Amino acid sequence: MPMTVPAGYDRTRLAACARSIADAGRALAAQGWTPATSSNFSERIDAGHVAITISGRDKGRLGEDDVMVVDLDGKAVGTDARPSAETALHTQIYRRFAEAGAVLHTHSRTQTVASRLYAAAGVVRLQGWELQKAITGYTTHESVLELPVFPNTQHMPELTARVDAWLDAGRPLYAYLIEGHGIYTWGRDMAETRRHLEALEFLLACELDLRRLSA
Ligand SMILES: CSCCC(=O)C(=O)COP(=O)(O)O
Ligand SMILES: [Zn+2]
Repeated sequence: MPMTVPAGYDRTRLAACARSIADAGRALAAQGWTPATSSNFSERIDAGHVAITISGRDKGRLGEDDVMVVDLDGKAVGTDARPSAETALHTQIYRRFAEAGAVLHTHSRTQTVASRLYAAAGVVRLQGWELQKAITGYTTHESVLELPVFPNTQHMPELTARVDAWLDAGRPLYAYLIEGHGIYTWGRDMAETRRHLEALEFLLACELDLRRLSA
């Protein structure tokens, strides 16, 4: 079924967003990163609106009718459907990063285990890995890529306040983990965001292997 197109919106543009979200969902689910309806995805439509997954849908089998429009306050536009329970985290990223064009959130085992292991430290410090260069802005393996780990909560304003505090302290942010939960990352478009997610998954797996092997 096609998605609800709010009045004044370009159906072709919305359909393209829904397709790239569904394609990402299929690929990420095939990797086992979106178990049991977890995860959520979005893509910017224009300066004030994003296409985002409807809450509770199977993210590996998304169609056009599993995606809806919200404004940057997370308010549904032109539909009664309920956007992702974590919409506030997406809209915060679009508000804080003008260049962000897509956001992906997944729950892989690697991301989830790493988020528990590094929760006490509050950060994963990635350094010395060539694949750090897959993150836009990183040109060498030598610089430190900090991935904060925020405590999990069902109360989105608490989480967004922690993200705001990190950014307001002037610390670079490319992605973050939520303890016992998963990862959020973004990029200028869906292709870049998928590359960031894949690189971060690989880097976290390397860190876990290193800890396991040097224990
Ligand atoms: C079943 S996973 C719990 C909720 C969650 O963390 C998630 O990523 C999916 O929530 P949504 O409302 O976007 O389906
Ligand atoms: Zn989640």
